[in-house]
Amino acid sequence: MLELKNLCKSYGRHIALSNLSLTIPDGALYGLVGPNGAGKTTAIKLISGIMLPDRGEILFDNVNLVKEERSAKETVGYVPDVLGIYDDMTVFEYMVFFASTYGLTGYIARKKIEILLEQVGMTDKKDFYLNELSRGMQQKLCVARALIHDPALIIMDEPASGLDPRARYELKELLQELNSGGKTVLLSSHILSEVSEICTDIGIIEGGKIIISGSVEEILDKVEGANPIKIKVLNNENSALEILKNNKKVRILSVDNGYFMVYFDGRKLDEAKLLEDLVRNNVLVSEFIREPGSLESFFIKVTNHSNESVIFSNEY
Ligand SMILES: Nc1ncnc2c1ncn2[C@@H]1O[C@H](COP(=O)(O)OP(=O)(O)OP(=O)(O)O)[C@@H](O)[C@H]1O
Repeated sequence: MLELKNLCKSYGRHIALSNLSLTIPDGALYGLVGPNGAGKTTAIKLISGIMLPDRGEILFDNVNLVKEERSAKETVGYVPDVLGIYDDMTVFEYMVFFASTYGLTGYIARKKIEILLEQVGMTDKKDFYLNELSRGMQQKLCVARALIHDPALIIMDEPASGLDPRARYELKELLQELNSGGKTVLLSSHILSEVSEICTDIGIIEGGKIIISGSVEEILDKVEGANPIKIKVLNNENSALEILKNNKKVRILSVDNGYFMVYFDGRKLDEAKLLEDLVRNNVLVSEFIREPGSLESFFIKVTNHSNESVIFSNEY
């Protein structure tokens, strides 16, 4: 289990992380999602040991990675977003070089490298020079490089950025395969839909703090719940309004171009009951649509609208 406890990091007077706490269960494929400047890269650099926190702890299976540098190096496999300046090396030579930094040499290193290149689907590229690789191939090689010492935790910053749909699909397959092989994976992204496709768990970060963390289902449920239900009725508008007003799950209600816009705190079953209530009272409902969730709408909910009570349109 990876535990971040009250992590703080400032750049000069700018606070990038402020008491960030987070628990990532063993075997999770965890996506850290947030807008530009939220603190994702900073958190990832701290966990991978590239930078030290000003305060706070990073524990992996109760070992303090901030204090125990050697354990940190063994535990974490950091996948950089670029290969570095090694253009005159072949893929195989590049892997041999990184194997040697972990004390792996000779036959054992060569065997390990062959297995890893096979795992990331790059056996046929082993004699390619690095500058001959596509972005997707470079990304896979970075993953292979990070796996050289068989770490329990793999960390990647924005791994899908700049990849075409096919390369993204291959990356997803690779990460899910690593994850089902027992590795805990942490990746960052600013695109919620991208992360929700790949990950088992999500944490949303903003302003250097975790706003919410949980399984993909839990988070998407909450994100979706932040969007209004659009309801169009063909008759009995006044009855519809009374029913909506009296429903305890309705948080905000307004009318927009003939649609009732209903901000609703209930879950799917509550939505179904609301629809049933309208129909039972002879209201003809022609549309009843919950917009798909977006990270933006969720931010609005948690930052601006949490105390808002029901607002009724002037038209009624
Ligand atoms: N070296 C630095 N010096 C000063 N401020 C920095 C530095 N690196 C990051 N910051 C600031 O710290 C905050 C967090 O940055 P960070 O790069 O961790 O965010 P991020 O979520 O990864 O953003 P992005 O998605 O844009 O990469 C931002 O406000 C950023 O401007």
